[in-house]
Amino acid sequence: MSPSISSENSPKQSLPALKNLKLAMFDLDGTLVDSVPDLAIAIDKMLADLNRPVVGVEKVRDWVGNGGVMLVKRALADDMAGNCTAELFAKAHPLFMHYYADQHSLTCTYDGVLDGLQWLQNQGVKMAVVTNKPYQFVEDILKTQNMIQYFDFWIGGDSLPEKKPHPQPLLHTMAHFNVTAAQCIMVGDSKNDVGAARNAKVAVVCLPYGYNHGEDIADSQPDALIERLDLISHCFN
Ligand SMILES: O=C(O)COP(=O)(O)O
Ligand SMILES: [Mg+2]
Repeated sequence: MSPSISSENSPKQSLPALKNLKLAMFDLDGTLVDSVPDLAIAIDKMLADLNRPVVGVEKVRDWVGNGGVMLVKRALADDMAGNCTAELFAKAHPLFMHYYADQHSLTCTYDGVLDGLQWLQNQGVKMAVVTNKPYQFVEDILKTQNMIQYFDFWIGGDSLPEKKPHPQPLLHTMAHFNVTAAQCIMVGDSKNDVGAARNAKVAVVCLPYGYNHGEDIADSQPDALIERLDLISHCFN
């Protein structure tokens, strides 16, 4: 079970001083890359195969964030709760995974991302991707978006028993790099990132342009909010 997310009530915490920052953990979908057009195509192909109504990109945008399994369930139910029969899910999920595996061509990197990653690398900060996206898709996207050279490590939503907002993926990544929470930041676009960071006691920086289930990420009170990743240096003045 996921721990409760109390981001709204949690006190903000200071970001580490730049000299103490060892690791930046990045969300992928909605933070580094705009992947929803491709996810929506794969979801709609899956639905069409099952003779169910297609849902389109705007609904998928609101449903992304809790991993591929939840996205498929939400699409089948056509709502955020995602209640569907195990039998229908068992037919649908392999179809989604099959179609999405070949559907990364519309995915693009948000403005400012590569410059922000380069700036952090220049500061000697290690970087990792901590996404709820299925692990098998992560490497290809990092490669095709020309950002794989910035990352020493990545983890998917199905890599561990728990996914964000549970702290486990962050704690696992921090253990890999042998760093403490005070030496890290999480950078994300959704309340799942804020929740995971709070639960791991890591400071969190958010970008407002991604996917947050249709809600304003400012409502989750991240420790810093920047319009584009190339403004990340402003968080450390
Ligand atoms: O695939 C998802 O559900 C979201 O992935 P993210 O954690 O990179 O936003
Ligand atoms: Mg995201």
